[in-house]
Amino acid sequence: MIKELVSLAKLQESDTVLDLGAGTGALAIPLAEKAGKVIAIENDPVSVEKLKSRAGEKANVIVKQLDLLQYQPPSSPFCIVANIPFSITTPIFEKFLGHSSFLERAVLILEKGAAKRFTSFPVTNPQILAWRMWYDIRIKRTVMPECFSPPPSVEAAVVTVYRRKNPAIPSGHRGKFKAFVSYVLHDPRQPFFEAVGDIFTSPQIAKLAKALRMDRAQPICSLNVQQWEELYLAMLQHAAPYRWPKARKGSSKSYPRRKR
Ligand SMILES: C[S@@+](CC[C@H](N)C(=O)[O-])C[C@H]1O[C@@H](n2cnc3c(N)ncnc32)[C@H](O)[C@@H]1O
Repeated sequence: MIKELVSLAKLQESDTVLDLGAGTGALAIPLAEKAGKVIAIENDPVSVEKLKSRAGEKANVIVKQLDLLQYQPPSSPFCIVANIPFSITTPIFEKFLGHSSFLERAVLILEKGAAKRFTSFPVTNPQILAWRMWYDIRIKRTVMPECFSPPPSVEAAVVTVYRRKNPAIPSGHRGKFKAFVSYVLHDPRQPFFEAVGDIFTSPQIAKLAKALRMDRAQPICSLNVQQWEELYLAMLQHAAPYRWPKARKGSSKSYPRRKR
């Protein structure tokens, strides 16, 4: 499986690769054979000692003993190949995919349930939708618990993440886009015309439904990535700015909706 992960990452000598939760180096060491630089992050001091001694003279392995959620990612393009700690899967995705980052691609082992939630359609979760606007996330295959030692209690999956080549929305708009989808997707089964009713006028909604090749009564969550791009860009171009949903601090807070 380690060979498979390394090969899926298609690493070259010019690549910097992060191993998040590197343990004693089961992945970090083989990664160092392919990539120019491996940054192995692990917070357990006992594992870090073993990892450092395995890395030995390998000058291209940099071991960092810290909480990976506190790590400041590189400010130039990088990859991730990792068997991540399942308990912090969502915070890891938010840290590396949710903000404007230099992540180019990733090959990850995830808990299978999370892998399914992150890749399924329709997308009803604004946070996952925001990741998928800039990254193509796919399940490669399921990994049975027996493949690990010790075996985890749940099935896992190999997942690939590729930065989308030409996203229509500039990366700097992530915050504004997240505010927009959090507002519009607050009830994912709501008909399109109602979900966007506070942002666009009725004639604009009729035009938009035609441009997006959809029925105005279709649930808002049935939009695909391209339709979300078109809808967001239409808001910037045609909707009055006072109608744009505003970014709020603390993503758990619900977005107040206008009275109808
Ligand atoms: C699933 S194991 C993977 C170990 C190794 N990469 C492998 O494939 O054998 C996850 C590792 O993440 C480490 N870990 C858990 N939470 C962490 C955190 N917040 N920051 C850094 N490492 C963490 C654990 O100590 C453990 O070594």
